Amino acid sequence: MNEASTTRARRLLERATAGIPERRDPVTHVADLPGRDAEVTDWPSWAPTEVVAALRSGGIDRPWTHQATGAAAAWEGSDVIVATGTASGKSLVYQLPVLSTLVTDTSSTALYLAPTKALGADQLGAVTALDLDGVRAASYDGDTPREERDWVRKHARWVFSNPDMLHRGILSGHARWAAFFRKLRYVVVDECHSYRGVFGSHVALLLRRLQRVARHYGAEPVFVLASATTAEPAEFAARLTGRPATAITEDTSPRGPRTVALWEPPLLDELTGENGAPVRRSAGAEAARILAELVIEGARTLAFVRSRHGAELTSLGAKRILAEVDPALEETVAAYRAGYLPEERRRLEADLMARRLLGVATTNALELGVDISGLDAAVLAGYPGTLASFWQQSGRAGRAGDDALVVFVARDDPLDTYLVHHPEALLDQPVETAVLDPDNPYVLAPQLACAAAEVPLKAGELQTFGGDEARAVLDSLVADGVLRRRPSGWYWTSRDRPQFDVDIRGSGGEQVAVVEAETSRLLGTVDPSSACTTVHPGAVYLHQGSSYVVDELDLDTGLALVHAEDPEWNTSPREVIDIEVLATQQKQHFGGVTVCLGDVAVSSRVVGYLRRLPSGEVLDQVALDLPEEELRTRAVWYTISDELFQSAPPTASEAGSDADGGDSSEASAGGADADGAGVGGAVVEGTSAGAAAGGAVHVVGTAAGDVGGVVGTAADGPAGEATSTDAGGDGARISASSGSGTGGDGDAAGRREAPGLGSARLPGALHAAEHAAIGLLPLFATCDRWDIGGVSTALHADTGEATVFVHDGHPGGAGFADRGFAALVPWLAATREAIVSCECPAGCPSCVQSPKCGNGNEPLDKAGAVTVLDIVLGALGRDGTHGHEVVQAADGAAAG
Ligand SMILES: Nc1ncnc2c1ncn2[C@@H]1O[C@H](COP(=O)(O)OP(=O)(O)OP(=O)(O)O)[C@@H](O)[C@H]1O
Repeated sequence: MNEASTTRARRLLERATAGIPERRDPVTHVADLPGRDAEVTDWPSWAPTEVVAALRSGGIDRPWTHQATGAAAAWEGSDVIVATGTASGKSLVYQLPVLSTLVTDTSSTALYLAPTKALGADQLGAVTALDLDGVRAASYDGDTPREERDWVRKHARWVFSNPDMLHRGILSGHARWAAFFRKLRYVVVDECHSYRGVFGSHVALLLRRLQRVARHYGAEPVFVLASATTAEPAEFAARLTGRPATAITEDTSPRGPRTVALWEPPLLDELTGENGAPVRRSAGAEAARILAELVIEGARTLAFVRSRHGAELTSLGAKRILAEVDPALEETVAAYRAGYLPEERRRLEADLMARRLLGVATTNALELGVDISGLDAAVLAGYPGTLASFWQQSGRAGRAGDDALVVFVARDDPLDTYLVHHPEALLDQPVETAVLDPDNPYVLAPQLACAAAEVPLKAGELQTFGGDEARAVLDSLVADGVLRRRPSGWYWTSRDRPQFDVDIRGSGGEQVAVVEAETSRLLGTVDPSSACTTVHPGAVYLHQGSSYVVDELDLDTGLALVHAEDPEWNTSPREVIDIEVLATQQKQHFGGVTVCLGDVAVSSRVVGYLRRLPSGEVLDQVALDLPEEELRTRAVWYTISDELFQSAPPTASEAGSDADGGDSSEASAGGADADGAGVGGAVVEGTSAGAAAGGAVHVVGTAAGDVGGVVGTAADGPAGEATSTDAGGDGARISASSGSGTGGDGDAAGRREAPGLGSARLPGALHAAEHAAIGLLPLFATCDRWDIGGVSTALHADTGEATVFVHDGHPGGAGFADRGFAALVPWLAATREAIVSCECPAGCPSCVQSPKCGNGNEPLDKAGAVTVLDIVLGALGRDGTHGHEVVQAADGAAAG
């Protein structure tokens, strides 16, 4: 390690913490990561001289060893995935074989795919700048003018596009691309780690469709995939393309040493949040301050902020601080985000590289692909969601021979809290592999329809599409009249192209348009699955700072009509929710704890909304009559038996007081108050897809745009009639009573008497454990907390026990619940740790409060959550008491 330069990064850190009293020191950990020298090699003999000359004049004197190895494998015809760090020269790994081929075989073609248009444009720019004769690189995306598209189809040899355009614009009309496909030699899939979840599943099947169409024209292109560092890259590539690939993981590019500091903003004395919870300084405000301090030191710094608005605010915050120190410095800070014009972004990039700018606050727009590196510092305001992104963003700082500082600032969120207190989870873990599930029937069905419409499907091809699963899906497509089965294969029956109706980004069908009735102006669109919660009649809808009220929602035509109005209240919908276990595929017994993985149906119906003043006071409740919506998806759940609650070891309550900081009476009182006497709780969390869920029958309140969970009475059977109950200070709450089955939950809940966790506290304890578990799952499955939802209930009709569900937010699931099941012990252990690491007395956003809980985060029992998790982890950890069943239950069979 370079002592002198490490001192420089440490000096920058000292500057950032200057003036903060020691007792409020926000730095929880500092690590020094060593640097590395480059390993270079000669240009391969197969590379044509003009290609080498062009690359040399572009600044690459000789390839780094891993670049040469990857390029050679692709040149020799192997699929390759290069999964190395930020700015490790991944582009050369595909540029070298592709350009060499295009130059030597003048009829050959290549396709480049990027997850975003901006990245595609950047990479096209880099290739065009090489100015090689005859390469004819051109983009074909949504921005390509109609009149140019014809030229691209006929003449371009290297087409730069994206999965959306490949799906709708290229494969759907492949006959017009026949000449291009016939000679297709390479397909480049850049930043392929971003293909995860439902989008990733679609892209995986799309790439199989691409291979079929190429094969139809006699071509077998080689795939070159570029990824941020990821665990198991070869396996991931195989899942994404369906073919084996050589993985290049050894990074031989040079890298300077880095100092990484983990930073937890202090709790504010003067402010309290929801339910009086303590509030921390926001990560964005903290990042603005750190950015300003580093700019004063002359350090070129990028601050990554999660939202576009946040990037603007952080830049403004830093400017404001700098204006007081030295007005000249104010001009050296700017914001950067997608949505700026390309020229504007190019100018900002150039200004940063030329030191005209010193500090830039950015969204992840500067994470992918953009050629910015060698900065002095990177500030990450909030965990970017995956370790791959964490390293990608922090990799923008540091260059060979010089050291750099990386500061990770935790947001008010359980995952961030966990990470700043567990540096090993951030700094010593292999990067996670992206989760995707190409066998998801909800993805397979539309993809197979598209494939059959492109070229009739033959039985021999089914293996690439998942074998038996594909056959079952095809059978149902035939039964529905979508496809026709003939001896030679499966045929698309209609004249229309299915591609236009298949949304590969997984937003769930046609968007609902939000239109201002008077002017017919389109204000925006809303996911169909969240339309009932966000644009129901009477909802206050915010659009770019202006307020509108919804007059009418027509789900059939996909239209919400609004008028401009800025009432003094906001609205929060109330939903009746039901979650039903459809099939249990995996079930493990650990004493009184049972852990399951399976299929669930989450049904929800918005039954009304509350009008609330900013103070929280509820004006009234308005009833609504909207249709029920159902989400069939995957869930992982655990149940705890009554006996276990009764016989739980004393460690549970000890741990409770540990978390509670000796203030357990407050937490306990909060739980009891919130729950009301004798009411067993079922609490639900929503997902971005609008799929909130509840155990049996519940009520969910959501703020506009958010979906969340509320307490209700768990009951069996279908949703009964909604009735209003007084929730004591929390405004109206609706509960629905059972139509049939095990009867009301109050009695059942009343039976539960855990040590230190009476029946009144149980719902709040389960609810808090569920919130924190949702917050921590992204550490184990590459998802966002908005991709998943949850339900907790003191008694679930299907399991007959206290149950916590965490479910995927997309139809058919995206693999997240499966990941949670596979990593249950570390996941729940991390969840417990996140709760106890937070010093707040009774729950705050850093531990058990959820940003999307529509019930105002009540009831929540922080200490109780630790008790619940101790009971579960204790049972899971005890040897010899567990049994494992793989249950292939038929649909409709309930678990438990
Ligand atoms: N062998 C080399 N020698 C010197 N510079 C190189 C070499 N290979 C690539 N570079 C330079 O390194 C920078 C990063 O390269 P590139 O953008 O290909 O990296 P990357 O791994 O794709 O980055 P990202 O992580 O942003 O996707 C570019 O400026 C490029 O010109």
